[in-house]
Amino acid sequence: MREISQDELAANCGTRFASDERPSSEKLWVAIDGYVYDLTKFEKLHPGGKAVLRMVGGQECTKEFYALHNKSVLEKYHKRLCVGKLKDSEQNLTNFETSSAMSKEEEQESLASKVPFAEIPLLRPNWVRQPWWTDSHRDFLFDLRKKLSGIQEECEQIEKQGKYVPDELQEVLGKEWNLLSCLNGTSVMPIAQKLGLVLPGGLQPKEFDLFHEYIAHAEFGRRIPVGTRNGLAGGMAISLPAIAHFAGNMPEALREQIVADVLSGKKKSCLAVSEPQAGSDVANIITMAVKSKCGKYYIVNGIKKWITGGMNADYFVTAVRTGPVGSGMKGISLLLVDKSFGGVTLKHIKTSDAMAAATAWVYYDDVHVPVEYLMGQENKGFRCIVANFNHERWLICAGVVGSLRTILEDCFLWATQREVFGKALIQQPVIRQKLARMIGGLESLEAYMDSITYQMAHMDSFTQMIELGGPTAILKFQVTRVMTMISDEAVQIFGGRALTASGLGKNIEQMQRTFKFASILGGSEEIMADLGVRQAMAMFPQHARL
Ligand code: HEM
Repeated sequence: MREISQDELAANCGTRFASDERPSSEKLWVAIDGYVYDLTKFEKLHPGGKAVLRMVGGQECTKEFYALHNKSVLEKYHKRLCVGKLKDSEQNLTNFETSSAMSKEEEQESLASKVPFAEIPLLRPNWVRQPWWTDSHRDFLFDLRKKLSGIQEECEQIEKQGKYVPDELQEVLGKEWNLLSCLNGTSVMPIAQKLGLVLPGGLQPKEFDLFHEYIAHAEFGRRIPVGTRNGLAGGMAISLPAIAHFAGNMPEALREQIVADVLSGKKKSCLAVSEPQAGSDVANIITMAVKSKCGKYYIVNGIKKWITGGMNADYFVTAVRTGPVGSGMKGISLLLVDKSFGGVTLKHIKTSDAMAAATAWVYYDDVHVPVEYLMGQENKGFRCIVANFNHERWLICAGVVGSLRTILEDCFLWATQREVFGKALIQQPVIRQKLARMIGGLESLEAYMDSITYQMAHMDSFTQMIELGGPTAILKFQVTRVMTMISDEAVQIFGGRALTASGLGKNIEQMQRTFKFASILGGSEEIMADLGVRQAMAMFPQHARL
């Protein structure tokens, strides 16, 4: 790359405040981060206008640039606009090399954030590795991060433009990357192994553990906006593990085909439990399933509401009442409803995240479901729902914890580069207090996540149901409480930019607009707190005294 002297830079200062009819020989160059950019043609296209660029023509303007843009802007335009390196610059050169020219270690290094607390302990250079992490988790994480950064912009556009997730993107995540397998977790891995899939980082499905799954949800939460995330994987990740695990009444080949079709992104599945009058109160659902006279079908009638991914789904894991009215949790069964059975109608629900989440009303009118599509045993579906809920709540937490790392990273960067009243924001004690609350909250969530994940990974499923329902509910309660605090603090740090859907504050804007989803979906915050304490009460030693 050509070296450009300070004098040559200064000579290409454009004509400040001149009219559009400047002679074409005049160049408008600026230096940012040690590189020189030719903005002569770009000034007409610059979203911030020409005047600001002309004011810094011929000058080093790194500080001015980062007060108004984030580094992804430079990453995007570097190749197009860069004309050389500034000689004797004091700036550290950002590495804009393409990943194909780097070694594996260099590439991983370039993908890891250096901002304090922006990464999990596994990626902190001088931290001792905790015993559950291995190199395979690291390779998995970086490969996934690289893949997701390749579709991040597309996902942001989908979210902004109010579209459903296109089938092609679903198939990229499924067929090309096998990421849908990772988001569905350990229960689909035996089928993924049979299909010969290889997971990100070259991982074999049989080597995949819950900590890989944790990384998958956290990285997804870090990169992909929440509505698109829910549309791509939200409905599926909470329904497909249940299909893989509980749909044992149907022929094995059929169950495996259904799972394989969803893993490849060809078909989609969702979980249909909540109803207009019974949101978190699952024991009181009223969608009815009655056996047909011939005994071959359940005939389903009822309505489901807030079904994530429902608009695009082919399969609906549906909670139904098979016991008498008023039978509570003892009269509930789970059915796998294939839309092609007929009688299923969908209507879109406009939510405050995005159209991309494809949230639906689902109407069942005399849907004939073959009896082999019963998941688990008749009237014992509540157990399956509870077991599935623990996984659902845990994965919601993993996604939130990942997204909070991005928020903390943005806040730290912004507080350091933003100058007001003559000094950087971070020089103000009040801002450092906010960062301390955010860091403390997030680090303790990470430790809680690790603890529950470790137990889930090593306990048998029956013990998990007894032991972990309460702690997982409290985890979700705590995650969404900390999220509420972090969203609030981040908005105060970013000011007006936190209310602006594009530019430097776009991640904060998205968080403050959508953070309530995690507090409601999968069981509301109050229900989580209550469940956690009630479960602890159930285990309370009878004669314990203070
Ligand atoms: C390589 C050089 C530059 C490129 C590629 C560039 C690109 C952009 C882009 C894409 C935006 C839209 C907002 C965003 O996505 O963040 C923007 C906004 C803006 N830019 Fe630049 N820019 C450059 C240099 C500069 C410089 C040197 C200044 C002034 C010192 C400047 C001032 C602004 C302003 C005032 C806005 C509007 C900010 C807002 O909406 O809050 N830009 N620029």
